[in-house]
Amino acid sequence: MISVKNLSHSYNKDGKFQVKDVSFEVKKGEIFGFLGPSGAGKSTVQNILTGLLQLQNGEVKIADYDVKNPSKKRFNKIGMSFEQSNIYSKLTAKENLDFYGKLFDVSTVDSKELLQLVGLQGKEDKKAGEFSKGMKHRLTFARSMINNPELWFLDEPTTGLDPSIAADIKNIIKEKNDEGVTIFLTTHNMFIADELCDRVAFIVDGEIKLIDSPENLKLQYGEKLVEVEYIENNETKKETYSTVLPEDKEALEKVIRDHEIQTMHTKEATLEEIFIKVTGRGLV
Ligand SMILES: Nc1ncnc2c1ncn2[C@@H]1O[C@H](COP(=O)(O)OP(=O)(O)OP(=O)(O)O)[C@@H](O)[C@H]1O
Repeated sequence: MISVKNLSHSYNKDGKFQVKDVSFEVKKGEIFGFLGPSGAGKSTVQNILTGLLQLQNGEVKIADYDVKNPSKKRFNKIGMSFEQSNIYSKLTAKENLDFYGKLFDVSTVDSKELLQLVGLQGKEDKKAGEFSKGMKHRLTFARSMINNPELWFLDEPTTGLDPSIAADIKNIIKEKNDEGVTIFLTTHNMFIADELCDRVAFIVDGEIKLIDSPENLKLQYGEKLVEVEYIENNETKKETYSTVLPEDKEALEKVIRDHEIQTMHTKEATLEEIFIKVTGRGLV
């Protein structure tokens, strides 16, 4: 659904590249996470993919269209929900969606239905300019679904939303993906990425450092640890042991043999810990 080969970009065309020789593919029906800290180059790549920024070097194919030969029809297949997306302040929520819907050559989803889906029912006739940041975010998210996109670009889809709305948005993303929609998700939120993505790319300083599924990454990079709570001298003690290191395995066996065990859990490395391990960088 997306094919990117040797993509590079220099904003000032001064020999300094903000995106450096990036290559990756996104399969149909996949949720692909593009993860990296601020300034890593996520938006630059996303903007080239969606046609907001002109391609300088490399090959990019989106939903069977070559980005070098843009066709208006391509937009019928694509949905975009970006933080900086403009919505019209003087139009109501419904008018915003109806206006946007008219830009497509394909049949569109009823605006009221979309507003209900994102929890904006009852707000149809309120001016978007009077919306809170979270409400504007939901309106942009709803708008990005209006053409039933095959390929959906989502930029930080749950950032700044209260937890229950964020959970609703996550469910909508999962449902759309179950219906076959391919999703390119840009974020620096590892929990969202872990929960939603089939595969993730780690991007730092304009370079992709690694692409894999969260499961494989945890298997490959995650330390296998067991956390044990046990009673010693009438006190509860807590220790963490590696299940790989021989001395830890021995110590764990001894604790189990000699003490009353209260709790015992395996501990998995988080995607964030793996990101730091692989790239040597945090996500902020
Ligand atoms: N219009 C521009 N002109 C010059 N440099 C730019 C421009 N836009 C971005 N950059 C630089 O390109 C690099 C990558 O920026 P980009 O916005 O793609 O990062 P990002 O990973 O999306 O960050 P964030 O998570 O903060 O949005 C940064 O060093 C940034 O300063």
